[in-house]
Parts: sequence; C-alpha cells; structure tokens
Amino acid sequence: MLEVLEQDQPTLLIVDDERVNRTMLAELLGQQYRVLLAKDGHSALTIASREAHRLMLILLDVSMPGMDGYEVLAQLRSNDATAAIAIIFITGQSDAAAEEYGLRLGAADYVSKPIRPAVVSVRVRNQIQMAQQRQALERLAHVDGLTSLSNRRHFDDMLQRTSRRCMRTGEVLGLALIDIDHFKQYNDQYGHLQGDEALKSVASTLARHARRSFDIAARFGGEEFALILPGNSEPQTLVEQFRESVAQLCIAHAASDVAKHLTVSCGVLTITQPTPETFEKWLQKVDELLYKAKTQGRNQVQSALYAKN
Ligand SMILES: Nc1nc2c(ncn2[C@@H]2O[C@H](COP(=O)(O)OP(=O)(O)OP(=O)(O)O)[C@@H](O)[C@H]2O)c(=O)[nH]1
Repeated sequence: MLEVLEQDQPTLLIVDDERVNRTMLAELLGQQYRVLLAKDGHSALTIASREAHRLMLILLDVSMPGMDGYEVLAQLRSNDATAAIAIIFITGQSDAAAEEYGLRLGAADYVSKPIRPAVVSVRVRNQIQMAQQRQALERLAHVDGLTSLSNRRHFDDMLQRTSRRCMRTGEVLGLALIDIDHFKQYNDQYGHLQGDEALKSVASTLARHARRSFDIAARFGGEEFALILPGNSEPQTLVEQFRESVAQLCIAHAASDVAKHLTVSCGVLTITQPTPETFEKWLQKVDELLYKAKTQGRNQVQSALYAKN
C-alpha cells in the first residue's frame, strides 16, 4: 500500500545549498509529495536526468556556489528529457529585475526568502496541478483511443527521436510493420464491434512483447501496427514470437483462407548503422517487406538488414 502511495505521489526536487532551507522545505512538502534533495547544481542535474520521467517540479535556489540556479535551468532546458520540468526559483533577491530575468529564462514561478510556508505550499500545489494537466493532455495527444497504443503521430515523433539517439550511440534500430490478415473479411463476417475487440486483443499482445522501456508499440493505421525496437539486433525474433502469440489467441476467422483463426503478416527491418537518412526510406523498405509477407502467403514475418543504397 505504501509503495502504491509513493508511486502515486508527484515527485519534486528541492535544490538549495543551505541545509536548513532544504530541511524546512522537505518537512513542509514531504507529506504530500515524494521529495528529492540536492545541495548543488551538479547533483541537481544528475538527479533530474535520472528521475526525469517522474519529476514534475524543481524548487531551485538561484544563488548557489559553483553553478547558480540560472545555469542549472539552462542545462535542464537543453536536455530533451528534462526540458519540460517546471521550475520554481527560490531567491533572496527581492528585486524585480532578477525575478523578470528568471521568468524570461522559463521559470514557472518565484518564491522569495525568507520562505513563507503557506505561500510555498500554494505555489507548489498550483504548479503540480498544471504539470498533471499537461501530462494528461500530452497522453491524450499521444495515445490511440481504441487500443491505448501510441498513435501514428507519436510513432513518427518517436521514430525521429529514437533514430537520432541511435545515430549518436551507434545502437541498432529494429523497425516493424504488422498487418492483420483479411481483416475486411473479419469485419464483414463478425461485425465492426467484434473487429474492434480483435484489434484491441492484437494491440495488447503487441504491447506485451514490446516491453523494454524504449520500445514503442503503435497503431500505425486502421488494422496496421508498428514497432520501434532500439538496441534490438534481432527484432525478427521478437516479431516472430508476437506472430505466434496472435495465432495462440485463437480468435476465430472463418472467412480467412490462411488459417481458421486471426493471423498477422509482418515486415521487419534491422537498421545496423542508422545514419541521417530520411525515415521515409526505412518505412518504405519495411512496407515492402510487409507486402512480401502478404504476397508469399500471409501469417509470416519477412525481415531484412537495412543497407544504405
Ligand atoms: N473494426 C474495425 N475495423 C477497422 C478499423 N480500422 C480499419 N478497419 C478495417 O480494416 C479493414 C482493412 O481492409 P484491407 O485494407 O482491405 O485489408 P485486409 O482485408 O486486412 O486484407 P490484407 O491486408 O490483404 O490481408 C477495412 O475493412 C477497414 O474497415 C477499426 O478501427 N475497427
């Protein structure tokens, strides 16, 4: 129960070089939030990138020895993972110019020292609420309503981001396109609502197979799905297991000439050295592999290595 509570609690980071301020803020906010502490800019950046996926707000002291709060903010903004985290500056300076400067840099709000606990609580609550609303909206914009997988827009975005990361790190990139076989006949035979249920079953099976933290399972279009599998040098193995899992769902498909149950065809591409090629080329190639799987009998995986030319 405690664990569930901790996971549900929004996480915030308090950055202040003075222990007394850190302790006071942690006591004030620790009841409602999961509070992390840093005593300087460098450790703040380390914690922020490690906790980026959970961190909703940073309370950031402006004047600290070494790296000041403005510099920390600039570095957070230059990192994709931490760029969107809301910042409240804590400052002893009460002059309007400093406040304006911080807000222009992208701080969401300001609190001034000496800290007034009631004011801090309200300002923190406001920022956390806004961050939660932002996250909810982002989620809605990324997710396919029927299947809860990533939607096409998020897929395109993630393919761009993932391939840039793979180009940087030299990691391989697996890419797959999946299409349900004879889905028009399925709809015709069993009706659109049952078609929707079949799509949901295939989607949740796909999500179960794409379970590493950077894997992306997406609904690519009507009855087409896609996978982005960074760092997977044999994506065809995973996709083959997925294909088998779909067959094992045993969703009856009497109108199919492939099998008595619902099946999928898949194209899989292993991009060994992602280079600044256009993503369209990869998608075109993986689509050709899917087409090959369709024309060679369906219910199968066709795979290839991506060669630049
Ligand atoms: N139930 C349901 N059907 C959908 C949805 N989106 C697309 N479809 C259906 O998916 C079917 C796709 O048909 P086709 O593109 O002809 O493909 P197919 O029948 O699977 O044939 P092959 O791909 O060649 O095996 C169409 O009948 C669409 O209406 C959806 O959200 N729900």
